[in-house]
Amino acid sequence: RLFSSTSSSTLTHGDAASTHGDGDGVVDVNPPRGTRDFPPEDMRLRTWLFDQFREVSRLMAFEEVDFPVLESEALFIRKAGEEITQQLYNFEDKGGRRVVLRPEITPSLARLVIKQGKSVSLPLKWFTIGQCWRYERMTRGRRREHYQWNMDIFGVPKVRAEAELLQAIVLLFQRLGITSLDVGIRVSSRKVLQAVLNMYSIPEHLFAQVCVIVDKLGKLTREEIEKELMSTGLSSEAVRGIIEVLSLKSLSKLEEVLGSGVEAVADLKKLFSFAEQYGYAEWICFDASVVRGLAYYTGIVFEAFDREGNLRAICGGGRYDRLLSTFGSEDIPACGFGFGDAVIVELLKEKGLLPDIPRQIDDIVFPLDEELEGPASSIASSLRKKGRAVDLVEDKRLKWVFKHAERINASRLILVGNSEWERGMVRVKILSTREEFEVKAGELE
Ligand SMILES: OCc1cccc(Br)n1
Repeated sequence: RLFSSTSSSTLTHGDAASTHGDGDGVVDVNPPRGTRDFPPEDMRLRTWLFDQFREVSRLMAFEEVDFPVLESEALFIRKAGEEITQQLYNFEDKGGRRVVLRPEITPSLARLVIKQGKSVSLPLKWFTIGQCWRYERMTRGRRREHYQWNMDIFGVPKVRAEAELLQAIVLLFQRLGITSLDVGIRVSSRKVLQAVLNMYSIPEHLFAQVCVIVDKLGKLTREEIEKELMSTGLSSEAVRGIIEVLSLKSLSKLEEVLGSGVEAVADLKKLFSFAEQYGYAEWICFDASVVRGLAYYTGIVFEAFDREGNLRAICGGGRYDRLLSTFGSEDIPACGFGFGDAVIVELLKEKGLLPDIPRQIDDIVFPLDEELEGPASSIASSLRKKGRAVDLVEDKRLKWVFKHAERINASRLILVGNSEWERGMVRVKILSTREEFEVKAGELE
C-alpha cells in the first residue's frame, strides 16, 4: 500500500515516500480537494479548447492580458451577499497581507485599466484565460477551481459592445460544432429591475442586493425568494411586482408594463436589431429573469444555457459601468463575460462533440546498436533544429519501437544501423505508406 488517497501529505518531486506522509510511508498522490490534475490526454483537450478561445479572441481583435492568480482581498470585498464573495479563497500571507486566490477576473481587469490610466487609449478590448478559485464547503463536492476565458471591452457606452461580445460567444460555439438548437443565450438588462424598483420607490442602495437575490430565481423556490426580498425591507407589493415583471419573456409585453421610452427597452431593442445584422438572432432570446449573480452589473446581462436544461449556465456576462468608481477611480463604461472550462466540456460530452486529440510527432530516431547512440543523438538534434518533433528512443526492442511509433502517431521512423551508418546512411520508414528507403544522414530533413 504505497499510495493512498486518504492521508493529507503529497509526494513532491524527488522526495522518497518515506520522508512524507503520516510516518508509515503512505503519501496522497491526489491534488487538493476540488482541484484537478491535467495528465497529457486531458491537457490536450484543454489546450484544444483554449486554442478555440484564443482564435475567437483573435478574430474579434482582442488583446491578450494576464494577472496574478493571487490578488489583494480588498478587490473582492462587496456587501451584496454574492455567493462568490462568501466563498473567497482568502488568507493572510507571511507579510500579514490579506490576499485571495481570485474568484473572478473582472476586478483584476479593472485594476489594470485604472493602473494604466491615461496611457491607454479607449476603447480597450482585452481577453485572458485564467484559473479562478472558490472555497466551497466540500459538502456539495463541487470543484474549487476552474479556468475562465474572459473577454472585456472598456470605453464603449453603447450596446454595440454587448453585440460584439455576443458574436464572440456564438463564434466559439460554432467552432465547437454547437448549434442554436443545442444552446441559447438569454438576454435582459438590469435596467428592467431598476425601472421596477423605481416604480416602487425602492432606494438605490438596495439595487445590488435585490439583483443577487433575484438571480436565485430557478434555484430557490418562489417563497424563498419572496422571503429574502422581504428581508431587505421590500413591501410584499413590490416583491410581487418584481417577480411579475421578471417572469416576462417578451419585449413588447415588457414595453407595455414599463411604458415606452424606457432605457431598458430601447437598449434591448437595439441589441436585438444588431443581432439580426450580425446573423446570430436565432441564438438569443429576451428573458427578464436573467439578472446574473454579480453585484456590479448595471445594464445588459446575458447567459448561455443548454436548451435541454441539464446543465448550469455555460457562460455569462454583462455591462458594468460603475465598477471602477467602487475602486475609487473615474468610471469607464465596460462590459464583458466569463466562459468556464467545465460546463462546456460536459455539454460537448452530452452532444458527442468531444474531439479526439491524439498525440502526434514527426520522427522517432532509434539506434539499432548501443554504440550508435551518439550518431542517433546528432541526427535527432539536427532534425529538431530543422523544426521536426523528434522522439529519441533507446534501450528498447525494435518490436516495442514499432508499437510506440503507432501509439504516438509518428510520421517517420529513422533507424540508425551499423551497415548503413558505415556508408553514412540511415534507414527511413514512412509509417503511413510503409515505404522504406535509405538517406544520407547529412541530407535528412
Ligand atoms: O463560477 C463560480 C466559480 C468561481 C471560482 C471557481 C469556480 Br469552480 N467557480
